[in-house]
Amino acid sequence: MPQKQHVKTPTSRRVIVAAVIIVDGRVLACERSAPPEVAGRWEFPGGKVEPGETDQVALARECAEELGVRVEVGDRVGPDVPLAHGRAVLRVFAVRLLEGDVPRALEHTSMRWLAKDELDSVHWLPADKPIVAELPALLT
Ligand SMILES: Nc1nc2c([nH]c(=O)n2[C@H]2C[C@H](O)[C@@H](COP(=O)(O)OP(=O)(O)OP(=O)(O)O)O2)c(=O)[nH]1
Repeated sequence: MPQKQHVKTPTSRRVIVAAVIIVDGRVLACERSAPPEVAGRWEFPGGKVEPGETDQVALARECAEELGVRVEVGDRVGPDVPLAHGRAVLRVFAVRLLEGDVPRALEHTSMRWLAKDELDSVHWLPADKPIVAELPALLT
């Protein structure tokens, strides 16, 4: 009788996609409203990639839900940043707003457009630090 094989289920890492949106040399930063542990911390708009979605489709959906805008998703910004003890990664993309669309804080407490010399003026989520470090080169 063949020996029973123990097949280890591959651990899938959840992907959180987020958007660097730059307009007139300023990047959009958003203040989280929930959950309580991270409320008041700042992030790039985005959220979880749902099953069957590409990163790009998920990010466009999140931008519509959170900001009420239509976008074109462009190049990656920074590295994949491990989250939740390696069970998830934060993956950030440069995103362009479609003509005429203006972001509104539909799910965040507030939003700010930060110039290069204002990047340290908000309390970023820890995982965002390596992404923020890439921004001075993009904010000219
Ligand atoms: N959107 C976003 N999430 C971030 C960033 N940095 C960071 O650590 N995170 C973390 C916070 C959360 O634990 C997780 C994103 O979860 P979320 O609650 O925004 O995702 P979601 O919109 O899909 O929410 P839900 O459906 O679970 O309510 O990633 C960032 O810059 N943007």
